[in-house]
Amino acid sequence: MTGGVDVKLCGLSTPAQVAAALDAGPRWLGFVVFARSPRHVAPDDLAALTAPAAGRAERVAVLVDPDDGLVDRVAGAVDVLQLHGGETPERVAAIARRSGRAVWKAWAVGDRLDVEAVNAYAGAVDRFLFDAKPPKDAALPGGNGVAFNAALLRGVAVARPWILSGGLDAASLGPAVARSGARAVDVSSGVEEAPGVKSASLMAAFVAAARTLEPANA
Ligand SMILES: O=C(O)c1ccccc1N[C@@H]1O[C@H](COP(=O)(O)O)[C@@H](O)[C@H]1O
Repeated sequence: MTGGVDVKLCGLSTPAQVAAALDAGPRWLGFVVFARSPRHVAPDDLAALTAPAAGRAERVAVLVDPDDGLVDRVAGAVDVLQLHGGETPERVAAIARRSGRAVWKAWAVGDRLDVEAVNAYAGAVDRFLFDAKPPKDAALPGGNGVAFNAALLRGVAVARPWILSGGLDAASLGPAVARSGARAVDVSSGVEEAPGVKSASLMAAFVAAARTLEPANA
């Protein structure tokens, strides 16, 4: 817990970025294992990269429609698998059983019905992550720095704890949390100098801003 609102700093890809992120003090660190991403971490490098976080932050691997081989290569290096592709509820459940890890399902929100639809996954996941729909020409399903109307989350009966994501930064965080009722947030682009280049000062400012927020009542 970072204070009022839990934080995941996502898209860390070098030891220096991990050290700076740990200094900022988030609850979760995220590592993207997706070759098209500028934040991509090769599966074979993941264990060494995540090792300094053990006991200091929970480690989350962000995967997009992973096959069983990739799940097997990644699971031992992290605490959580965040599934950010088009995985069905059945596939999510199979990944949870196979990996023995906590599993989160990322879900793109365009309207309130999208939010309610996520409950089809409730039996298979520990947590949801709500993100914006990617732009039509986007190369990535997430990490695009695009926000959505966070008020769509307010008051919807979501069957698992959830995280607000998409286009956040230290300035937009407070209003987005107030509109949505979020108790946890996730950021990548908003703490970068350029795609994949994390800023120690922006990460610290984001976590510090989250600490000042009161837990919201969704
Ligand atoms: O960050 C990426 O490159 C990425 C690639 C593939 C799937 C998901 C990805 N990122 C996730 O999207 C959120 C939101 O990012 P942003 O703050 O809008 O840039 C990010 O935290 C990751 O969970």
